[in-house]
Amino acid sequence: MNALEIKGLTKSYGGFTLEHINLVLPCGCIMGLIGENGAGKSTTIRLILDMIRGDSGSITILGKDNQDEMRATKEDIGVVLDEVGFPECLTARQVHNIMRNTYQRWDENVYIAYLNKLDIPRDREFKDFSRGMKMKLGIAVAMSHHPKLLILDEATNGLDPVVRDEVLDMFSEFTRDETHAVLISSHIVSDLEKICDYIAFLHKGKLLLCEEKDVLLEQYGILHCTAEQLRELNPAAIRGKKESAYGVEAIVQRDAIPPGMNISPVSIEELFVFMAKEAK
Ligand SMILES: Nc1ncnc2c1ncn2[C@@H]1O[C@H](COP(=O)(O)OP(=O)(O)OP(=O)(O)O)[C@@H](O)[C@H]1O
Repeated sequence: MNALEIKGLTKSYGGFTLEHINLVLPCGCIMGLIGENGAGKSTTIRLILDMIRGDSGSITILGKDNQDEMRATKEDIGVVLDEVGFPECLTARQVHNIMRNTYQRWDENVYIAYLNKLDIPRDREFKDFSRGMKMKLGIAVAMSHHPKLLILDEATNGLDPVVRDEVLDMFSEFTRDETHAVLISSHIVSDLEKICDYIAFLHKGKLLLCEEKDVLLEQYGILHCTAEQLRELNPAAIRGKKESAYGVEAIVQRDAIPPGMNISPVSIEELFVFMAKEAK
């Protein structure tokens, strides 16, 4: 079963269009959504959550249309948006009292375990939380009602490296259950490279690619050559390039490059930066 299916999704604002997005996130997997500022990541997430309406296309969450059946689907989704907002005067303990009346499957024991694991104070008011503490509370709440799909928009923002590592492990652990899945957007591409099975690149409202991470890392490499050598290659094999006084670095499709040329492995971050620059 697919956790998420997006078909032909389009949404226009004044000067921006999210254009005909198609993607599929299978259960048991984590998909990382990467894109520069203003690429359309949050817009995509808001459309998935039916917080805004698209101009055309369809979104299916765990087999259900996101507009017709969102009420029922909400129980199955854990959400953390870039700004975690709880009433200022509430403590983590009081948040529990609200959430147990909000979610049918709210699990106090799971919530307390996350409060302990993430070192979240129980009796301090939300207004006195640091940004990182707010994110941690948001994550604990999102994961404590036995969701099947986690949707995380910049949810690791503001977390220190140690906590981030711990939280990423929690997301990986979550998808060990083959009925679970995670969609996560982040500017910390190395985090996504660490945990994601699929990578989706958004650039200026267009989906440049959506592919299994391992396939991308296997398929592409960085070619080190001269400008003349690059000109002799099939242009379709070149996904981006950077020239310097020392020569050219180009992201290439490995299988379209003659043997013997100098190709080194590429990271997901390099792949995105090169491709985004090429697609200007
Ligand atoms: N309510 C709105 N009205 C008009 N334009 C909007 C609205 N919401 C978003 N946009 C525009 O849509 C574009 C995409 O914004 P979005 O927030 O989806 O980007 P993003 O990829 O999440 O960026 P960032 O990484 O900076 O958070 C931007 O140009 C933004 O100005």
